[in-house]
Order: sequence, then C-alpha cells, then structure tokens
Amino acid sequence: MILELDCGNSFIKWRVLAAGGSLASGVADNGEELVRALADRFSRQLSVCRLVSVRADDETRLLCAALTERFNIDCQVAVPAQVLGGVHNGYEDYQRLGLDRWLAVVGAYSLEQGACLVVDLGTAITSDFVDGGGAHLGGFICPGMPLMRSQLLTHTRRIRYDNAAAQQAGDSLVPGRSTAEAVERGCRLMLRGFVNTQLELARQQCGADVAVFLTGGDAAMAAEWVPAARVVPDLVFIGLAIACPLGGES
Ligand SMILES: Nc1ncnc2c1ncn2[C@@H]1O[C@H](COP(=O)(O)OP(=O)(O)O)[C@@H](O)[C@H]1O
Ligand SMILES: CC(C)(COP(=O)(O)O)[C@@H](O)C(=O)NCCC(=O)O
Ligand SMILES: [K+]
Repeated sequence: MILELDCGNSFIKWRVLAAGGSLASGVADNGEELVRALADRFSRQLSVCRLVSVRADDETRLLCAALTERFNIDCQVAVPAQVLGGVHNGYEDYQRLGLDRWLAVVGAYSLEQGACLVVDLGTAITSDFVDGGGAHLGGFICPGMPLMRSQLLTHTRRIRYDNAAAQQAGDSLVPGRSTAEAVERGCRLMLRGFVNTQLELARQQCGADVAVFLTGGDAAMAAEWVPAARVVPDLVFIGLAIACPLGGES
C-alpha cells in the first residue's frame, strides 16, 4: 500500500492507495497526529510513501524520519522541476514556485491536456495559469479564508465570534446583521471577487475555453460561483503520482 501526503501550511492531507485505488484518506494537524492515525489502521501494510510539502525543510525531514522509523518505509519527496508532465514551470526561479501549486498544475494539465486555470483554496489562495501548449504563465497568491479571519481577529478588539456562529453566518451573502455574518460574508465576497477576476484573466491569457480546476479545503465554496469549474480535491495527489512514480506505475 502506498501512503501519499500533501503537507500544507494548516493540515497534512493523507491517503492510502491499494491496488484497487484509494483505500482511506484523512487530515491531520501535524506529524504526530498523522503517525497515530496511520498506526491505528495500517501498522504493517504500508510499503512506501510519497509526499509533497510546503512546510520548512526541517519539519519535512523530521516527518520522513518518523514515518521511516514507525512504518519502516522510504519516503519519496517531490522536488522542484523546470518541466514535468508536459508543463513548463513559468517562475523566474522555478525552485521558488510552491510545490503544491506546481503539482496541482501538473495534475490539472494531465487531466485536461489543454489550457487550465488552477485555483487552490487553502491557508493561502493561489491561482496558476497554463496555456494550451503547457506553458505555465505564473499566478497569484492571496490570503485564504482562515488567514482573512485571523487577521481581523488579531488586529481588532471587538471582532469576536465562535465557530458555531461562523458556520451559520456564511451561507447567505446579504448584508450581515451580526459580527459573525459581517465578517464571514465580507471575506466570502472578497474571495468571490478574486475568483471571478482569475476567470476573466484566464480567458484573456489562455483562451475562452480554458478549463477551471478548484482544489483545497475551501474549493466547494468557490464552486458555487464558477459552475463550469471542476472541483478536484485530489489534484495535488494526481500531480504527486507524476512527480514521484513508483515501481509498477507509469
Ligand atoms: N472539514 C474541514 N476541515 C478542515 N478545514 C476545512 C474543512 N472544510 C473546509 N476547510 C477549510 O480548508 C482550509 C484548509 O485547506 P487546506 O487546503 O487543507 O489548506 P493547506 O493546504 O494550506 O493546509 C481550512 O482553513 C478551512 O477554511
Ligand atoms: C503559496 C503557499 C503558501 C500556499 O500554501 P497552502 O495554502 O497550500 O498551505 C505555498 O504554495 C508556498 O509556500 N509557495 C511558495 C511561494 C510561491 O509559490 O511563490
Ligand atoms: K493553497
């Protein structure tokens, strides 16, 4: 069984692949929690791990060491590349492009084989543009929902509300009548503006028939505003399989 990890800034997304496809998946806050969750269910069945991380190199090394020690498996870590899966990295310094962005783009291009816009809504929101020939044109980074909320909370004295209020506040976009509604809806509207602008730009830069991919923890929210978009939660994992092919896979 193959263990796959996508180590983002907020969460480690994991899944276990068996011969028939994805067997189990989950989300962990940190390495210790991940090891615990896996040890409960897969103590001796894992054969190898492949992972992508945007965390600090030291943290990634520690995680690999913990997995190797606990499960006796090798970890293949995705590294930057100038070209992969027919996509040409568009950054001035290709090593600086976030590896989760890169793999999501490579994954999207492998599915579409044509022009794509990839929007990844996690801790940060990123967009990446790829033209029909596989040229990555670059993209944008802005704060995601969790960062927008926490900035308001951190830098004001009277913006305070709990998770339950946040959950109830978000669904509608009419003017808020409580702090929770005002903040949650305000941030959603910022996000909607960003996503719609990306779509306009993508049509200009990549052509009117550009395919739109949404991924990351808040992708479902954005899907409401872009009905034509494909929500692909495992886009980074699709790219990861291309970056780190294992024996028996093409
Ligand atoms: N069930 C969920 N559990 C945790 N976060 C969720 C969930 N559903 C949506 N989210 C949102 O997804 C965000 C994290 O997205 P994710 O793509 O995992 O981020 P990152 O890759 O930066 O770690 C959370 O901050 C939250 O806004
Ligand atoms: C932009 C990111 C912080 C997004 O991370 P995430 O929200 O997925 O945790 C990450 O892709 C990153 O650290 N990128 C390096 C900077 C860049 O892509 O230019
Ligand atoms: K992201």
